[in-house]
This record gives sequence, structure tokens and C-alpha cells, in this order.
Amino acid sequence: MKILSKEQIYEGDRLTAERQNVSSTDLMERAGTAIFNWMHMRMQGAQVPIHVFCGIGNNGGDGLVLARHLITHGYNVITYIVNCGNGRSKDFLVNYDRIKNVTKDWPKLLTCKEDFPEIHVDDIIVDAVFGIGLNRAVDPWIQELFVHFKSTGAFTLSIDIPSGLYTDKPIEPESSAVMANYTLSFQAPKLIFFLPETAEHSTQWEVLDIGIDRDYLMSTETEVELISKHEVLPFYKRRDKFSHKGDFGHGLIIGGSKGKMGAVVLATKGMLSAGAGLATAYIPECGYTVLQTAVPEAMALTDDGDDYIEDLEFEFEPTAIGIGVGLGTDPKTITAFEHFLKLNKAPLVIDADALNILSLSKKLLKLLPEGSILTPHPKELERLIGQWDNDFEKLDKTSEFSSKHKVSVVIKGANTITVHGNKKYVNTSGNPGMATGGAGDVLTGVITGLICQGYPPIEATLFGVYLHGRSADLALEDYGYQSLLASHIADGLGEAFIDLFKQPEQEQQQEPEPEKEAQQRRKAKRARR
Ligand SMILES: NC(=O)C1=CN([C@@H]2O[C@H](COP(=O)(O)OP(=O)(O)OC[C@H]3O[C@@H](n4cnc5c(N)ncnc54)[C@H](O)[C@@H]3O)[C@@H](O)[C@H]2O)[C@@H](O)CC1
Ligand SMILES: [K+]
Repeated sequence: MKILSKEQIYEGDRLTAERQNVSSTDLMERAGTAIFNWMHMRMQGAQVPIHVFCGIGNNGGDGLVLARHLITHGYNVITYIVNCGNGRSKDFLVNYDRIKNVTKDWPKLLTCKEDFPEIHVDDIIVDAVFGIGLNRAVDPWIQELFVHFKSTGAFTLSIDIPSGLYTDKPIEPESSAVMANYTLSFQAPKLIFFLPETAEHSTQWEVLDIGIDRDYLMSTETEVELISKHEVLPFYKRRDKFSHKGDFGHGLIIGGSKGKMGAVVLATKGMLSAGAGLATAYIPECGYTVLQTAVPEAMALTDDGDDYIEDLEFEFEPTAIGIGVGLGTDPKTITAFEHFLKLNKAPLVIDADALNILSLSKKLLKLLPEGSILTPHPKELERLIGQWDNDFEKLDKTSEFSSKHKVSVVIKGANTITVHGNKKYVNTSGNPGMATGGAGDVLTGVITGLICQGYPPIEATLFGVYLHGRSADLALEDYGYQSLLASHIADGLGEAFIDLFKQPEQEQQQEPEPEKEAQQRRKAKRARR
């Protein structure tokens, strides 16, 4: 799913009005009605007080449309205008008139703190103060209003985005934006729903279709894309009946040092589970028995070094190489790594200590083959690209790094983001159970295993990141967040592949709720027994 920029959203609105021969007021009517339908379906006329706070732009206009429909359907509605300036938008004014036609309780004007209404914890707040048009710091009294929302403990539903958040830059201070319980966003989710600094403002979200022109949505190239089953399914390569292991590549995992051999075991398992035809692990001597015992399907090549890799020489041409897991940063390993990079021709997936070595010796970046995949967690990323002040700067710097060195960078974390030049791909699978040692090693193996089978590196990465997270989501059913281990992710990869062809994608994108999903699956499983 595409994540449009603010400018693209405005352009989509404009083109839709033009091509469908509707006015912007009609579009606002659609938007407000979509929100109303969503609420009406869930509330079924319940008389809970609903406080609708409207700004004076089009987001406020959406709020007025919603309030009008709620009123005409007999809901208990109190409407407020957060009077934050003079520039009332045309469609706001149209709907300001329309609401006055359906009720004698005209919207209450709020201009300062003293006007704040009392809100009970069981009431509902609808936040239609600012949408994507926020273009300057929020007035202190309105910031206080947002704090007031939160202090009431009432359920807060934000329209389009939580008010006070910019779509393309950070906010300061944090309290200047609404903390929504739920956000109903028009047509496409916003990038801020996925970034660590802003995601908590909209923990749950959903996209409502307001009929933006299909051609425009299809043909518009966006900088950011959301990756879910729908996006990765077309990557899937079917297996021919007469295929043999030679068709699926020979992957090599290079890594390991004394006490860190498990990392290689996990990566090798991940690579095999992703479908590599043959797997070899290149490890220091001390890892030989560990590897051969833990992964009987894999071959082992040992380095001359006992406890860590010192030479890094082998005599076959792997289809793809995953390097760095458990590698260590001994000076001899660093020299061997440099030597290896000078000779290597295979596509690379670079992780963990191989990334740390690159950070220590940045000149080595020049030796990376074009299209290499780097899979840093945030600390490793910081060593590579330097510090950042906020999530937007982090993405910009990573894009710059990616373009400069012609590599793709997988920023691991909740909503892993793969940066490929100017493009950013936000993954939707995965859960906090993955915050466990070794999960990243498995990912390195999975991506390497997919490249082995002929997936272009960027597709292998997006697909691998998705499958890895999905495997962890499915494993929650048996292990929950706390007991999920990296090896469960490798073991469950098959289920993630099978799951690609199960149940159609949900119509509306929603923040995945793996714990809830796992509960439902557990229930279904019990019922089957
Ligand atoms: N453009 C369209 O046709 C549609 C727009 N929609 C809604 O319109 C929203 C965007 O509307 P707008 O562009 O009017 O902008 P908003 O309503 O998001 O922005 C607030 C308005 O207040 C002003 N403003 C910005 N920052 C401010 C601040 N800190 N303090 C006080 N005033 C400030 C802006 O100049 C703008 O006029 C979307 O988020 C969505 O909710 C929907 O109705 C769907 C159709
Ligand atoms: K809003």
C-alpha cells in the first residue's frame, strides 16, 4: 500500500474532484460520512456523550460533517470549534452553516483554557482539530487542550491524523499532539504511524476509503510503501515439479566466534528454511561440532583460526553470502574481512559485526558489491551513518547513505523500514516477542536464502523481512511474547510461507494485533481438536 506525501494527498483530492466532477465540499461530505458510518456501526445509537472538537480548516470541516450526522441520528453530541485563527476554510464554513440547520445547540467556541469542557472518562472525544494542513507550532492553549484530552482518560478518536502531528517533520514538545486511542485516516496511512517517535500517538489506526481517484492512486509513485501480504505475494516463486536442489542456490553464512556460534546456527537454519538448495557455514574451528550437530542439513567449512575467523578463504562460489553474525571484531578478523571483500563477487547480506567492522573502517564500504543488503539495528545504524535528531533525519541520512554506497539498508525494529535509495518500505508483520537474541541472525539467513533462489536482492529483503515477522506472529500462538525464541522464528518460516496463500488480506489496513490474532487462532485450534 502506498503512503502518500501531504502534497500527493492534496493532489489526489484535487484530481478526484476534477475527474469525478464533484466539489471539495462533496469530498468532505464523503470523508465525514465515512467516519460517521464507522462510529454508527460500532455504537448502534448508544447515548455516550460524544465531544467533537473541530479546528477551522478542512479537518475541522470533517468533524462538523460527522457531528451533523451524529446529531441527525439521535446521538448525544457536543460540538466545539477550537478557534485557532482567522483562516476558516471554505468547506469548514459550508458545514458550519449546515450543522446550524440541524440543531439548536450550536457549536461552542473555545478560545482559551477557561473554555475547556468537563469530559468524563466514559465519554468519547473526537479530535478534528488539525489534519495534514498543520504548518506551524500549535498555540500553547491548544497544546493544553490536547493534554486535557489525555488527562480525562476518555477514548479519543482522531480524524485523519492525531492533531498536532506534522506528516513530514518532528514535533516539539511531545505534548503538543493528541494521543489518540484510534485514528481513522483517509485513503492511505501516514508515515508517522510507523515511526518510533510518533507511532504512540496513534497506536491503532485504520484507513477509510473516500473514493480517491483509482488511476491516480495506481499511477502515483510514492517515496514510502507499506509492505504486507498483498505486496509480497507477487514476489513468490513457485517450484517446478522437476526442480532439484541445484536450482535453489548454495548459500554461505560466514560468522561465529567462540561463545557466539549460535548466531551462525540460527542464520544457517533461517537460510535453509527460506528455501536455499544448499547451505554451508564458514566458521572458526571451535564451531565445527556445534554447527554439524545443530544443523545436520548444512555443510561446515572451518577457518584456520580456532576461536575466531583469521583467514576467510574458501574455494567455491556461493550464490549468496550472509556475513557478520557472531563474527567478532578481532583485528585479524577485520583484515580477513577486507581481504574477502576484495575478492568477493557474490551478493552480500551484511549484519552484526560485519556492520561494526564497516563502521570502524569506512573505506571498506567502497568494496561492497552494488545492491548489498545491510541489516543494522538502530545502534549499528548510528555507527554507520552518525547520530540523528529525529526519525525523519534518520530516514534522510539512511537514504543518503544507501544512494551513496548503492546498498539497501534494513532498519530493524518495530515496523522495520528498508531503505533503498529514496524509497522506503515499511514492514507490517512482526511483534515485540521478536525483541530476543538471535532474531536478527535468522533474518540474515532468510534474506540470504531468498537471494540464493533467484529473488532480486531488494525483493528478497522485503519478502524476507515480511516472512520473518509473520513467522513470529504465527509463533505467538504457542509461545506468547515472552517465550518466543529466535529458533521458533526459523522453525515457523514454513507456516509463514503457507500463510501467504491463506485468508484474503483484510480490506482495511490496520495495525496488526498479533496477541489478539493469536488468541483467535488458539480458540480455533481448540475448537478443531
Ligand atoms: N482536501 C480535501 O479535499 C479533503 C480534505 N480532508 C481533510 O482536510 C484535512 C486537511 O485540511 P486543511 O488543509 O484545511 O488543513 P487542516 O484542517 O489540517 O489544518 C488546519 C488549518 O489551520 C491552519 N493552521 C495550520 N497550523 C496551524 C496552527 N498551528 N495553529 C492554527 N492554525 C493552523 C492551516 O492554515 C489550515 O487552514 C485533511 O487532514 C482531512 O482531514 C477531507 O475532508 C477529505 C477531502
Ligand atoms: K485530527
